[in-house]
Amino acid sequence: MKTLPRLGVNIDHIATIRNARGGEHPDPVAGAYAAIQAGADGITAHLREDRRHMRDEDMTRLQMLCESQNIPLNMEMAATPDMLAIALNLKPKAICIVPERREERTTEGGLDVASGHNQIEPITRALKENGSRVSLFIEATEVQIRAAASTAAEVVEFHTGAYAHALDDGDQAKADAYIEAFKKSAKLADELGLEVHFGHGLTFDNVAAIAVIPECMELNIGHFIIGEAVFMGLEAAITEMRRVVTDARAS
Ligand SMILES: CC(=O)[C@@H](O)[C@H](O)COP(=O)(O)O
Ligand SMILES: NCC(=O)COP(=O)(O)O
Repeated sequence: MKTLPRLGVNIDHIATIRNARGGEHPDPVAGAYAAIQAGADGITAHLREDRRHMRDEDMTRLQMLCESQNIPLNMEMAATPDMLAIALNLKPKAICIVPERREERTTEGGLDVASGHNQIEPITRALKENGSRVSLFIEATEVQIRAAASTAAEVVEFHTGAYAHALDDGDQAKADAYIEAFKKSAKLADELGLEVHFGHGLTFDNVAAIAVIPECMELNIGHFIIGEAVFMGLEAAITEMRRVVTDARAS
């Protein structure tokens, strides 16, 4: 049996629903607990600078929950001094540094580690020295992978959003080209000693082609699972995602 990629469940959009009305319901930390019970290998949460979904106190409660359940919390954050201070205090097992623009609807591209090396490298080092495993959310290009390898990050997560969009648009040739780039990039990252993760925009229909990439060690999936939970429940959505990934890897 080939090793299965870990499934990190991103619970941000439980908080999006809560925040639509203010108040406390639905509680993303209760969602994280349900996801863990349903078999999530990790919980991912993005503390955005504008706090549009997760709040600071959610992150504190999530860290307590994940520690008590012996499950890694993967905190997504921008490379800013404020976020660095929060992350150093929180000490999550994993941290993924992502690009952020306030006006964007979601994380639209990868982090430009090549241009931002002088800003990003010391942040990766400080977080690593503080005990967190650092990942960089990048596009699958050689220049970004080599730049990531020259930081203290131990992991890269390839942004799969454009691949997902290509399939949504019915452009199979473009989607296939992304898959080829992911395969080549995963191999290079692995050769350079970086663990390889994938995430953004993944669904039951598009995840298999990613899950079969041998270097893929973790998938981080949120928006689709939380959306699908409205119809089938969170446990069933996670179970089905795991089934699709397991079947793809076994094929
Ligand atoms: C970085 C990333 O891909 C995730 O954080 C995810 O997309 C959920 O957050 P947003 O939808 O706010 O980008
Ligand atoms: N890093 C990607 C992630 O955590 C989940 O992205 P999405 O499935 O919410 O698009």
